Amino acid sequence: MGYNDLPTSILQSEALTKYILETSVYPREHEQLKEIREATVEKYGSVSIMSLAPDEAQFLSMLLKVMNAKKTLEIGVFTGYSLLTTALALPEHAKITAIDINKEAFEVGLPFIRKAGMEYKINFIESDAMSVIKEMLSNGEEGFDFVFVDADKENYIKYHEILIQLVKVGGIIAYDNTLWFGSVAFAEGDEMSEVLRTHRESMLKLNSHLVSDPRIELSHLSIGDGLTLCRRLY
Ligand SMILES: C[S@@+](CC[C@H](N)C(=O)[O-])C[C@H]1O[C@@H](n2cnc3c(N)ncnc32)[C@H](O)[C@@H]1O
Repeated sequence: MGYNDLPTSILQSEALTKYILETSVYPREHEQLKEIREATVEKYGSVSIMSLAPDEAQFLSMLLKVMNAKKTLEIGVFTGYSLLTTALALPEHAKITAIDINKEAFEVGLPFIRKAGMEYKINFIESDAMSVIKEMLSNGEEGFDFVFVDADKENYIKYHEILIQLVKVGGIIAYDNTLWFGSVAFAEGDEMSEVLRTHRESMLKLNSHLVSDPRIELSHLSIGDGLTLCRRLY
């Protein structure tokens, strides 16, 4: 069992996912987001489920605007669906630092980011995210309004300890895939593929860690593949 066998949504009904996307999301989707989505499917096939879910993107776009976010950080870019979503939502002089260990997938989406006129807001760093954020911390960087984490699931707890210092008080760290295809609610003995079981473990640990962290206010949303918003309190 690989990515081909994973469900496309945590919703019980594929028809309901389709309904939400076709009724409320795709008719409003920015042309270049649609183009990134299509180019991703063409290039990566079933692995394209790695991209941010379009309904979740619609939600994040509104959240970023309501927050009036101007300085954001993204860990895990892939072909840039979440990155372009963020860039389109932020005001003119905003800046996004985007980190991915692999530039190849980013280059698939880059022509569409350029076409949308959003490249100027983005500082893409090809690197392992941990070393970059550790360096940011030691350089005294801080004050991020919003951080989106969608990369190596097994390191989210370690990221959290650094990101909580990089995000401003009142700012939000958002962790993606925190319901991991619904597997967080499976029983330990249930039959599961390796990819499901490994990241399920990481997500169970992360969810327990976050709920007991007094430095944040928490909201665990059943959108996309599960999204946890952590607002820094102090
Ligand atoms: C699920 S995809 C991100 C999807 C993306 N947010 C989107 O909307 O298309 C995960 C990405 O994390 C990147 N990644 C994995 N481990 C990483 C690490 N240690 N540092 C930086 N990026 C990493 C992968 O290269 C991959 O592009």
